Amino acid sequence: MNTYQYLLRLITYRPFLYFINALAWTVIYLAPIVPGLVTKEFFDSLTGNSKLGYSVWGIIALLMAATLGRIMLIVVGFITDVNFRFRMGMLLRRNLLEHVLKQPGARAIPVSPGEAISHFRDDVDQSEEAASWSVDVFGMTCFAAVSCYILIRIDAQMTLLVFLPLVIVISVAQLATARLQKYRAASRESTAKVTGEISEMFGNVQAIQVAGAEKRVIDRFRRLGDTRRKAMLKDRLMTELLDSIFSNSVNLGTGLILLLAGQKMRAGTFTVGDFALFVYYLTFVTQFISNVGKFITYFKQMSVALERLTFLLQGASAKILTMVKSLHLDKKQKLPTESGAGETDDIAAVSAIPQAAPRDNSLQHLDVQGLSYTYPDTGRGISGVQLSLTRGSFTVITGTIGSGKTTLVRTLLGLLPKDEGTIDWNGNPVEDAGTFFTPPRSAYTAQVPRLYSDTLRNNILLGQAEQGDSLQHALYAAVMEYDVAQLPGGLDTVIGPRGVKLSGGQAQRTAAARMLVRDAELYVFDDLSSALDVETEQKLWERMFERRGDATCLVVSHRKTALARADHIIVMKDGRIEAEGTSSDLLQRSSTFQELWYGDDHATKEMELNEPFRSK
Ligand SMILES: Nc1ncnc2c1ncn2[C@@H]1O[C@H](COP(=O)(O)OP(=O)(O)OP(=O)(O)O)[C@@H](O)[C@H]1O
Repeated sequence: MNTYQYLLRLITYRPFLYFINALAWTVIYLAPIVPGLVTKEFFDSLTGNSKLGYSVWGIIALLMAATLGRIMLIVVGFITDVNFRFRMGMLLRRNLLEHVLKQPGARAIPVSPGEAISHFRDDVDQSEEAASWSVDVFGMTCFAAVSCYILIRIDAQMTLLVFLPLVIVISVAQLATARLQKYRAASRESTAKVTGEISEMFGNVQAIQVAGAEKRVIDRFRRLGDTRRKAMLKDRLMTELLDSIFSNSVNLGTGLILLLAGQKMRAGTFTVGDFALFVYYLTFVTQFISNVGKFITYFKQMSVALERLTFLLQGASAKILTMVKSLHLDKKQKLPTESGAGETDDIAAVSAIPQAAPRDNSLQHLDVQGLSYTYPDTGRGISGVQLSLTRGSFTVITGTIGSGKTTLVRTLLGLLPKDEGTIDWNGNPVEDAGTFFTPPRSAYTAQVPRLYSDTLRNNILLGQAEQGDSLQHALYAAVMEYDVAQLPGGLDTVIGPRGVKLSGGQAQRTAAARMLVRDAELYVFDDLSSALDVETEQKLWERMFERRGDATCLVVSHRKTALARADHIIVMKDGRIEAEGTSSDLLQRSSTFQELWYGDDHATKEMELNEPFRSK
């Protein structure tokens, strides 16, 4: 989609609103024709050249009525413009957000969150600006045509001599906007980098302090700030320079009129009223030329915005941006929640996303064949992974650091888009893993739990309706009951970035409770216990085993507590399955597994090899 098509699609999103807006602004831009003619009449009546014969007071009343009429029109124009702009902006943001939310979770945005926010804010604003200005350009062109016709009829030579040099000066200045465009893109880019840096800095305060990297981080921030300052300065300087050329061109034109009108007035071919009309229209005609230039600039900036927004779509068609979808602006139309009641908070809104997961198709066996995914930027990932899970089994994926464990579970769950391979649920192929593997089919706890600034209860439920003791059971299974009792407000304590900070282990168990409160056929844990002490981890697995019934578990772990309970273990190395079997099998034949199991503890190796394996 090119910029013209983009602009057209935005305009035709609400054609009626656009038409009303264009009509309102065309009338607003045409309106000065009237006071111009009235002003001419006023001066002509003072010098006795008036052809209409209105009294001075009559003319003043006309002038005021015309001004009042224009003010009222401008109010209407702003209402239609704001309405049109906001609807366009909301459509773009809505479509972008929907696309981002539908992307495989682990690759939702190709930039940092700060940069993505700047795309959502600035690039959408830029697109709105250009579409909104197209209305002004049309209105102003109508004004220029009518006013030029009137002026040419009064004095064609004068019209040409005054306006032609002005058109040339302003058009040349306008050509310089190509440079402005370059400076604007650079300043946008540098602002996005600074915003991104701030968000990363705030998100990593602890890591920065622990590494003693404050000075380096500030130095880097200063360098980015410096680059932004230079880019912004160039942008500002160029903008002001062009603005001053445009605004001074009115004075230049008035001077030209004064020079030429003197002689003509002496000869009696040009009245004072004609002079007043020329000066009056001059401002508007000059504005027209510079505003056409402004529109061209906005249009060019719109193409940069389109490019940046398309980048955020990661290869999807840019048409997605302008697809006509409901905005849900009607206040009465509340989003349905699971409980059926209309809710307004964000988390409730999340639960309103349809959960396409009927209960009837309970998991009997899950089969994965030739699953592959390669990260485009590193060329690493997983390749040709094959695995089978049967109902009620407990499978552990283990392997060295960076061997592809997380990538495997994410690709299986559709959080990363598989390159190759098939996934069958009870023998039926899973087409879209991302939407298929959701509760109640499957629930997942990521390696790094994400908590929101909200109550512990809402963090666990995430909009799901509380049913009976489900929350208490999930808390108990996740070994959270002691922690909840310690929190000042219990389950209603606000946690997350703007609340009480939880320890790594507490955050992991909160994430586990979030998963367990959703009854699922398949539970997937990615290194759930990495921040837990052995005793808590032991309890967690015991309670999990008590609770899960015949639910199937797929667990990424290298901890003995989990490995010892596994029915089946998959050992990953360099993105492939290196070995698989039970722990006793693997201890005999897989050197990678032996290393993982024993670590450096060679003393215990002999002892454990000779001891029968502890039963579950
Ligand atoms: N977002 C990413 N972009 C590019 N490469 C990545 C990304 N995430 C992981 N990788 C690479 O893919 C490989 C597998 O990573 P993965 O996180 O799946 O390993 P892992 O076995 O889960 O590691 P760990 O035990 O540290 O959690 C690694 O070599 C890693 O460098």
